[in-house]
Amino acid sequence: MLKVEHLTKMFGGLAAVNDVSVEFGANQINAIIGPNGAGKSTFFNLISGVHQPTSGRILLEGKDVTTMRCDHVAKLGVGRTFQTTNLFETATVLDNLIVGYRLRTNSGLWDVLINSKRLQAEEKAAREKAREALDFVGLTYAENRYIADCTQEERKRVAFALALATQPKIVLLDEPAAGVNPEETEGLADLMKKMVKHGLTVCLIEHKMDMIMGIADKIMVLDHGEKIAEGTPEEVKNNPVVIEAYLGSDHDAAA
Ligand SMILES: Nc1ncnc2c1ncn2[C@@H]1O[C@H](COP(=O)(O)OP(=O)(O)OP(=O)(O)O)[C@@H](O)[C@H]1O
Repeated sequence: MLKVEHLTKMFGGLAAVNDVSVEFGANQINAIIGPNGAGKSTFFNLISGVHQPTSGRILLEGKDVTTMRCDHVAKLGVGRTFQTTNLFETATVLDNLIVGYRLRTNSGLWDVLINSKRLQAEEKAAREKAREALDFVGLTYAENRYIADCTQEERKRVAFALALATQPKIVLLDEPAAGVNPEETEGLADLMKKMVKHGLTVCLIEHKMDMIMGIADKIMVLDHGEKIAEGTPEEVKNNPVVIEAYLGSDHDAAA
């Protein structure tokens, strides 16, 4: 599904991602873990086209997307959660989603000025799709709630729903369970499993080891920009190099 070959990103003299090769299979939950500063976010930014790699290749279903801009990559099926802090606090859950879905419409200024049939049809479709996404993430009950009044978990679910707006094949989730309690974490894990059941491939960065070990099909471990291990949760858990990387850093692996 997603194949990365010898991917490197230099920031000045620092290799944030250093010669990483990995393959993530379709319809699976893939996790990226590693101590702070390991290069996880940079890796996501490279795959989603936010950053251009210094060298290496990124193949999405066999298609070379290495130098594509993020809007092109999104169109080809790479969705991504936005920081939940990017939500409009004084708008409702549904309106936040409608804005996200409206970005994918074709109407221009002229359509708005004359309130064209195309605009009306697209508005209706955006509303319907937003409601479908809300239903999918289990937030229908909160559609009229202001974001400012939402719990952290509800905000996470809104972010998930927004990531679905591009009709992705693979979704990149950056710390989807950060700041939520254990019970809510379980709910978000179930939602990721549901995404996979519906044909999506999930790739997440997460510090919560219990969650990762429980749901990931495959884990890649980064440290100082390099891939130091990959495998099933069981393989990774027992890998001495991984244990050393965590014990040797100030990162709390059990967080
Ligand atoms: N735009 C940038 N310019 C310069 N250096 C950067 C930039 N983005 C990241 N870095 C550096 O690259 C390294 C990897 O950072 P990155 O944010 O990818 O790590 P991370 O594993 O996501 O960390 P965390 O778990 O703390 O989010 C760090 O040393 C960071 O300071």
